[in-house]
Amino acid sequence: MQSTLAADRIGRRCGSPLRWPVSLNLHSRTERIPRFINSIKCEQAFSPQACVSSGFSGPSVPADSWYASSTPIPRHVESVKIAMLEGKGRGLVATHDIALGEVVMATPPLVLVTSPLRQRPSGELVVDEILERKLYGSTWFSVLYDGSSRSSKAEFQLAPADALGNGSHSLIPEPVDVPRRAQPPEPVVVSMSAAVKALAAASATSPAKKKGFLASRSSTGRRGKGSAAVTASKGGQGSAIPEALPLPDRREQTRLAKVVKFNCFGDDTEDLAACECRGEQPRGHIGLWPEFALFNHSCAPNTTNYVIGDSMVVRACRPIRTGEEVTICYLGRPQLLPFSRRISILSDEYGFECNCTRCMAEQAHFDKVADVYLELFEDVNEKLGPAFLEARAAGDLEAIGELQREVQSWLRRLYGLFRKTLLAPDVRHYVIASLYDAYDLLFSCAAALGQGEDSSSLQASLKAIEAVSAGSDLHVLLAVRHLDCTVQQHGHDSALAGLARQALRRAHIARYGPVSEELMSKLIALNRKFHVES
Ligand SMILES: C[S@@+](CC[C@H](N)C(=O)[O-])C[C@H]1O[C@@H](n2cnc3c(N)ncnc32)[C@H](O)[C@@H]1O
Repeated sequence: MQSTLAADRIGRRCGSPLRWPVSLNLHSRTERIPRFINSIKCEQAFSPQACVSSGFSGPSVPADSWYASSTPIPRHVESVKIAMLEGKGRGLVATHDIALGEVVMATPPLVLVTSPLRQRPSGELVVDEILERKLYGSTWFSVLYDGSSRSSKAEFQLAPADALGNGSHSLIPEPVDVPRRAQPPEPVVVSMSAAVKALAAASATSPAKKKGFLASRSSTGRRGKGSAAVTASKGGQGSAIPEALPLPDRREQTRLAKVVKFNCFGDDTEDLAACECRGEQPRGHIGLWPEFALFNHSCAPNTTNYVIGDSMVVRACRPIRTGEEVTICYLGRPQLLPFSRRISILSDEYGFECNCTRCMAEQAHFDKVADVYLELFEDVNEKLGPAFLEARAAGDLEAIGELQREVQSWLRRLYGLFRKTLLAPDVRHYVIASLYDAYDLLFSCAAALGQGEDSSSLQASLKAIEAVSAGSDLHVLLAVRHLDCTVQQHGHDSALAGLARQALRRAHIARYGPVSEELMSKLIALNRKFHVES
């Protein structure tokens, strides 16, 4: 899942360092990230009031309180229900019309491993915690996807929030004949430094023949000295360890590893502005949020997601109709690669052929832009990008100027093709998003040369990112830079600055929900501080 699922892809979504300047990150992804759309309609997106009142029939989910000091995040799953979807197994569809920025899901983790900022813990630590805490006793492990088509056919429903109270999650299997405990253990949170110490201590004393995720465990399945410091979740719940539950056999262990591979989500950071508002230290993390794991993927999803507190929060990044599938993106930073690369990653890591709206559109129109599309991508990645790094390290401004002109010339050719082939605006946005590396390189060249922002490239990339990844951290920071650049070039009261302000509000509503004016200003200022000024 968004930077979820396949252990290695986990967390690539948002904070993965870019090859050149690091001027930008992609939304995390989180990564995981599902979606296919067009730009969000201004009128719908613009008014927080409209967001709140349009079609939200579920319990009212307040926006501001979630960004107040360490407020617990209430579980919310009523906006979606499980459906069987052709070629995808189970998925989640909207139970009512959902407005931009509205919470689609907020769900606590079954297990969460945290780490210092900019580090993403390994998926193995999740497996280890599941074994240590005997979380494999949870019903979730009998219904989550494990790579087999059989596992994606288990039918169940999400239990309504009011049936469980805050901080819990559960499911109602149908039929109710699952031979495991119906209630999962409480979520656990463990800090990576403690978990890594425990792994190191245990592997130093473990018999060499033990392999795989049991390698760090003693023969009783319990860790010895140096055991990870599992803490109660922020909701204040401890974690019960059912002592009677036997360790899983080898076949069950293999299945458990697969469930973690396909269903975990990780990232190297939480949302910096949200953490600041909540008075929390941002962390790297990896975890299993079982209800969140039911979202399918799209390369242009209709939601964005990230961790607040310990909960996974999913918000609509464009309006979603009743019955429409709700998606996230599994890819992280690779979401901004050409369709052929995305398709191959998803096939290798998740075992499915992506046929989302964006992949279909890029493929259908590929012949119109093929001359430039892949050539530009390869040139940027194999030649121009590395040359930029070398020139910057050598302080060779002349070489950087040459590279800048070369990228600009490529982009002129691309726009020429757009005009000649009358490519529809949504397809242009998809193509530009898939060539984001070229824009990033252009921004880096300008920064290295001490030039101001290139407003037309900034605007083109902002629109493209809004089309494929609205509400991502990249969307938010491009919107901040675009407004600042527009104000500088056209003045604070210009019409263009007004439009840039609307775009900035849309980005923040998609990410944080329909918050008050006061909180919106605070979040914008924090995002400017964390992502632009620094
Ligand atoms: C985390 S699970 C998502 C929920 C899953 N469909 C289920 O039934 O539990 C990830 C798996 O769902 C399937 N999947 C997700 N997105 C898909 C898509 N866009 N097309 C086809 N299969 C998809 C793939 O098998 C993938 O490995």
